[in-house]
Amino acid sequence: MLRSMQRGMSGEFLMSEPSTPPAVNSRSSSQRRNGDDLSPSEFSPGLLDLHSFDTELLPEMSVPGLYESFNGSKQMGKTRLAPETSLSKSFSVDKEKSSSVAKIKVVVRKRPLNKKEISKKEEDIITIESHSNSLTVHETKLKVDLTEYLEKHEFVFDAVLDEDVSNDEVYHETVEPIVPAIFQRMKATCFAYGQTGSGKTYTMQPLPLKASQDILRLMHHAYRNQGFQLFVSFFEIYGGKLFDLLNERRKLCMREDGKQQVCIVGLQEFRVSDVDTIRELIVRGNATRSTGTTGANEESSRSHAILQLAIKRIEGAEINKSLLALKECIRALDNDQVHIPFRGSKLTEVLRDSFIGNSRTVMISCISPNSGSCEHTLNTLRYADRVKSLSKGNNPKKDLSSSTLNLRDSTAVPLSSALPTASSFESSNFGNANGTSRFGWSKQIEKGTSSPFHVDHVPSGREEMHVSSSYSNYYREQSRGLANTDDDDFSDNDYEQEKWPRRKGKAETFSTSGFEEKARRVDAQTKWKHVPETDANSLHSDDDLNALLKEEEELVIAHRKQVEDTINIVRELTSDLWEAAV
Ligand SMILES: Nc1ncnc2c1ncn2[C@@H]1O[C@H](COP(=O)(O)OP(=O)(O)OP(=O)(O)O)[C@@H](O)[C@H]1O
Repeated sequence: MLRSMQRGMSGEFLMSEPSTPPAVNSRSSSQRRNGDDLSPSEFSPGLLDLHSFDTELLPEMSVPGLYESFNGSKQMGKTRLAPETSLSKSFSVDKEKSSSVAKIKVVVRKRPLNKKEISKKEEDIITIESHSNSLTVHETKLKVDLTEYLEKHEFVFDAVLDEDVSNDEVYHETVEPIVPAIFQRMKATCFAYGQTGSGKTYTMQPLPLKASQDILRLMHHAYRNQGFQLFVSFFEIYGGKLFDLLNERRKLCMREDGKQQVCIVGLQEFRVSDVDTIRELIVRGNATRSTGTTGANEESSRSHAILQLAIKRIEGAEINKSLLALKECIRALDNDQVHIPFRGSKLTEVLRDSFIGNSRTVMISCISPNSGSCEHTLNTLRYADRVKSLSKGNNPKKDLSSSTLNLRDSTAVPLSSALPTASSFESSNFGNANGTSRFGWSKQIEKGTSSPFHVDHVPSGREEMHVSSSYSNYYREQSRGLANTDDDDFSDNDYEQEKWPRRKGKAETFSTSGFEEKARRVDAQTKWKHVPETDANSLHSDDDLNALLKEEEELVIAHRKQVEDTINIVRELTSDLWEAAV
């Protein structure tokens, strides 16, 4: 809804300050997309949205099925004085814990009678039993003979907070448990709902700062050295238009991309690393908010302000970009091109002097020997192999076929059909004795043997065999969902495009090159089997290599989109619940 998640690996909190929003029950998805009425379904991944809606505009409505869905919630029955999740627990939170937090948790907060109400001798009609998660509304009714009687309405929620509950306790009960979720690339949403003057602002205002504190603490401790950065943006929806509260109320445009991701064009984001800065930004943004007055609340907020806290994996993205840029530079240098794209990344800019002139460069790829590092090792070796095959010394054309074929050799062929026969092993020239092709693939393909098998061109027959069997094991593990796909290594980032198809679970999961991926997109393993040899041979030109590199970059982008899509599906499910609720 609020922002495109082109940022891929990021998690976000959206903090929305209270407003007097349009009627909830009249919303349609198209209206929401137009911007002034927002639902959790439209949030991008990793997001906490603290909204509020006035119920004055709502008719009485029942929400069949909604309450039942909470009965199974793990939060159910929990009292406010014993919050299940504390930040200390959150520090050790992992993906499972994040996902174990209830999908939707409903908390009710009662405010005390205000002076005006007391002076009018209004009665407090809400009773909450201490340590319970239920409340009773005592409604005064009139009999036909005009005598008064009380009708009791009892409600049970995930938590019920009485008037003496502090804002800190509200935070512990509501937002704190979902803070860690954004580090798992999830979105977290919290919104307040109630009539004007019921305490939405009072409840919501402290939450962003408290959440920021916890996010920063998690970033600096549990998730330190993982490249997370926190960004703040703050905008307001007023009269159906968007305004940047941190950029002189500059008008913003909301756009929807082809994937129904809503982007806010021009919204300023501030990278922050301490709570004081965030506080200043919130104060600054609040000062520029639109406010008004209602009968019930003299300081009523008349707009819908959204504070967004986004965490991103900056380093990973940067490293990924750097490695691609480095490869481009090496290729350009080796081809004696006039233009060397040093400006592609900071890394290549810094290394510029080492590359230009009469220079020699050595790249050392370090690998771990342990089986647990197998995937990382393979990724590192693949990267090294790409760089090596791009650097062909004085005779670029000579070895190009091998590099081209190397790209092909870790192909996406169904395992069953890809397994080479004994004869194909023999004929594949693994030992590379005759030097026709450094790694023998040329011969294998020329012979028309089925298969590119899953070997990552490690120049030794024994190692090739070993690696290929590792690959087979990996494949089996992957099929069983056992393979570790966490990315905590830059080489991984560089090869996310390779992991992406693997997650699809088929043999194509072994695809490593853009060339192969293209075949995959055209689909069909059968087609892949027929990837013509001429294609491989035609890659001998620089243009083709350029195209290959370009495709790799596109794959990185495509992978990110894929991750986002998955998250969006989860979000859509949440949306269904939300739609059911309203
Ligand atoms: N739990 C509470 N304890 C003490 N005072 C409260 C509490 N909740 C609200 N108030 C007070 O009630 C008044 C109205 O609250 P608030 O402005 O938060 O309402 P609102 O729902 O945001 O209203 P609007 O929709 O009109 O903006 C404020 O003066 C606030 O300080």
